[in-house]
Amino acid sequence: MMVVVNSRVEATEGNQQRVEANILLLGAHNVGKSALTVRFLTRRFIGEYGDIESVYSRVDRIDGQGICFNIWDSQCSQVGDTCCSLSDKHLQWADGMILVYSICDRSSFEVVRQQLQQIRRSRKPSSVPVVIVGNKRDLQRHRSVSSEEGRLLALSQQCGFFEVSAAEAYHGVLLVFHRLVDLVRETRALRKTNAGVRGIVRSVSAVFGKKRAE
Ligand SMILES: Nc1nc2c(ncn2[C@@H]2O[C@H](COP(=O)(O)OP(=O)(O)OP(=O)(O)O)[C@@H](O)[C@H]2O)c(=O)[nH]1
Repeated sequence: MMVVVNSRVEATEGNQQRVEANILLLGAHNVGKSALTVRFLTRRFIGEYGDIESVYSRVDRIDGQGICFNIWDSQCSQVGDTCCSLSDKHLQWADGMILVYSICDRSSFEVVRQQLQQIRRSRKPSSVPVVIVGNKRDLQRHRSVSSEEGRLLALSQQCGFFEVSAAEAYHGVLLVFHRLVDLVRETRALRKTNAGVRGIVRSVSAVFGKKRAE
């Protein structure tokens, strides 16, 4: 099912609000972005995936709340070791991002590093939650990126981190998406609090400003 969703509106479901979360998958070619997306959407691993860039939706219930995941499985426009550049469209759309590399492909890890820099340059450091995923964990004998390297990169950039195998298991993939939605919800709550505090500061300044002027 292909649905392009631009809205961030929180729809109501019965008398409860349903949260919309726009999740963008990024990373080099062939790292398993589509495999992770299809695993999450259907619980299945089908092996070969087409090259259609789409936004897919799935509704889950987490802690009693309906969450609509809108997932954009992006296509890297350049083949090779070069960084796949992010468009403004990607950045504006996303509430959270999953940066994927293959644990057997060091150049794909470098792409994640470069994409992180692009994200951090374009938006305030904490404004968009990111989870880094080392995929193809089943291919241990071909590993060229250690778990520690992945974890350290994530720690240094305040990102979540998981190593998974889209080919072998559903549960790890589910945890990735659920963790990212938790981070999206935390970020939104923080923004609301900050906006509230800014509003109070503005009101107080306005009152005192007036008094001083009288
Ligand atoms: N062994 C193994 N193979 C995987 C895994 N995930 C994906 N693959 C394989 O890796 C290849 C690429 O997977 P895709 O999901 O198409 O990768 P992609 O990142 O979407 O690739 P692009 O669309 O080119 O950007 C396919 O042959 C998949 O079957 C995994 O966890 N383990």
